[in-house]
Amino acid sequence: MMAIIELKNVSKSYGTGASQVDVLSNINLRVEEGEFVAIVGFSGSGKTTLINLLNGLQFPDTGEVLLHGHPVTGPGPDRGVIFQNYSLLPWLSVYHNIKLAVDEVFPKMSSKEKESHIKKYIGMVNLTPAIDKFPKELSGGMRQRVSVARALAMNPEILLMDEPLSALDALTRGSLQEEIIRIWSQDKKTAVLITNDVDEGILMADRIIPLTPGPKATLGPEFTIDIERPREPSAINQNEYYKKLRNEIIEYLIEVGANRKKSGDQRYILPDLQPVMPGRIFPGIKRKSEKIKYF
Ligand SMILES: Nc1ncnc2c1ncn2[C@@H]1O[C@H](COP(=O)(O)OP(=O)(O)OP(=O)(O)O)[C@@H](O)[C@H]1O
Repeated sequence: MMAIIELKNVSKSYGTGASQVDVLSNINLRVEEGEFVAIVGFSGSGKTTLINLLNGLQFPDTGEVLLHGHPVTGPGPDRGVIFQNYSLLPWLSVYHNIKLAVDEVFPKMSSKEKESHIKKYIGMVNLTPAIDKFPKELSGGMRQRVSVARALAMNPEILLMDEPLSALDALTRGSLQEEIIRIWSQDKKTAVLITNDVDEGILMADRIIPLTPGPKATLGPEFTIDIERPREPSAINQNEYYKKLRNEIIEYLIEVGANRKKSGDQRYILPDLQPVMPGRIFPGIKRKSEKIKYF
């Protein structure tokens, strides 16, 4: 079977000469249609670079990024991206923020159809009561819901998520994780989630693949998440298989982190690892610069 996404020996560096940073090296990845893959990595290891390569905002120096067997040449409506920042236009309501993206992807849809399409996705993320509100009137979690609804309303075949929930509090994060999973399984999408949270990966994904610390970050061994869906966070916590899997992943991350630390490259100081609940592999919030991108 042909993979929907395939990365073959992908490497990516920034800069030249003495200031060259080799961010990703020899990345190989196959994602099948309908799969949910989580990539768990350290801060600064190249996670966003990897998502940008999939989205077509950046291109590999060596190797290939293929979609349905064809090289990615740029962003497209077949890939919806959910960013960590909410990228909403402050002067537009929830409805109109989503409409703007829908207008771009479905120019031929009738106004009536468009309205019900937009309302359907607003309903899916439980924002119907806030439909006419402006971003400044919404909490961080609600804003992120708008950006989830916007990505989904564009009906992309592939959902690319770059730490979409890491700036949210635990409760909001939990409910959005559930919503994303519900919609992913309902609409049969393919999903790639970049996260720093091992538990989030185990709850949501079919496979977890670690990205080793940079420079020259590469993908580590994959971990298959053989836990039946729907997955209940509280039930998973009691599950022995889950505990074992979680320990294995965290131990792997600690090991690659420690090895990198020994190499003494001070430019890449690693975060503190916390092999205790919750399974995030580094604390802290980082907001990327505000910019509007739909796909
Ligand atoms: N345009 C660029 N020019 C030069 N260096 C860059 C550029 N973009 C990223 N880098 C560097 O490449 C490395 C990886 O960056 P990237 O944003 O992909 O990592 P990340 O894992 O997403 O980081 P974070 O977890 O902090 O969001 C970092 O060292 C960063 O400073």
